[in-house]
Amino acid sequence: MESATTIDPSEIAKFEAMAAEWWDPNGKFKPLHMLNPCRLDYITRQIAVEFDRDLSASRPFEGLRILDIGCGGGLLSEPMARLGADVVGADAAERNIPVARVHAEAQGLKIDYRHTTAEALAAAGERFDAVLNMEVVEHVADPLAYLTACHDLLKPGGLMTCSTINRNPKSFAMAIVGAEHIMRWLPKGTHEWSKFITPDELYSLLSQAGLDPVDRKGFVFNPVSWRWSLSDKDLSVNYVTTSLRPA
Ligand SMILES: C[S@@+](CC[C@H](N)C(=O)[O-])C[C@H]1O[C@@H](n2cnc3c(N)ncnc32)[C@H](O)[C@@H]1O
Ligand SMILES: [Mg+2]
Repeated sequence: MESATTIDPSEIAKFEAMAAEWWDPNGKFKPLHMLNPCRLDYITRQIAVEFDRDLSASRPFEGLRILDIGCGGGLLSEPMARLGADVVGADAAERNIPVARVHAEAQGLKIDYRHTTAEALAAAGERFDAVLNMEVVEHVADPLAYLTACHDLLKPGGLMTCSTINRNPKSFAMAIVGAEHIMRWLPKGTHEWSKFITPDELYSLLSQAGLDPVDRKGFVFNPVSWRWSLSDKDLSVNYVTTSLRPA
C-alpha cells in the first residue's frame, strides 16, 4: 500500500484479529449491528435529501457512486448496494476484505471491496458522490490527513457522513467501562479514550479538510427499549455528522 499515512498498525491489528466476527450479530461487532437501523435511517435520509431521491422507490440510490471507507465486514455497504448504489468498500485491514466479499456474494450483491486506504484511493483519482465514514476516524493515525483524503474523494457537491465517539467523562464511562468492561460488547482495548473527538473538534477538523459541516446528531442508546435512536441534543457519547464538499 502506497503513502499509507493514516494507518495506525496497532489499530489495524485489532481489526485483523476480529475479522471473522463481522456478521455475527452477537459477536464482537454486536454494538454496530444494534446501531445499524438507526444510523441507516440517518445516512439514507441525508443522501436522499442531498441528491433529491425518493426513499420509497425500489432502488433510490441508482446512479450514485458511494464509498464506504473503513468498511469492515460491509455492514453499511450491503444496504447501500440494496438501495441501488454503486458501492466501493475499502478497508486497511486485509482480512476484512474476503469476509465482506463472501458475505455480499451470498446475498447476491455486487460490491467492489478493496484492501486500501482513503489516501491511496484519492491519489488514484477515485471520486464519489457520497462517502460513508462511520466509526473510523477514532482509529486512524492522523485524523486531519485522513479527513483531507476523504474530502478529496468527494466530487464537488458530494456528501460525507462521519460518526465517532465524543470525549468526556460520560463517554469514558459508557464506551469504555460500560461497553468493554461491564457489558463486554467489545474486547478490552478496542477504543482509546484519548482518540475520541468532541463534536466541535470534529467540525473544526472537517472544516480544515475543506468540507462544510452541515448537520450533527447524537446516537443515543436506551437501555430500557434496548434500542438506539437519533437525538438533536444529546451528542454526549456516540454521534454522527454530515458535511458537503463545496461545489
Ligand atoms: C469500528 S470499525 C467500523 C466499520 C464500519 N465502518 C462500520 O461502521 O460498520 C473501523 C474500521 O476502520 C478500519 N480502519 C482503521 N484504520 C483505517 C485507515 N487508516 N484506513 C482505512 N480503514 C481503516 C478498520 O480496519 C475497521 O474495519
Ligand atoms: Mg470505534
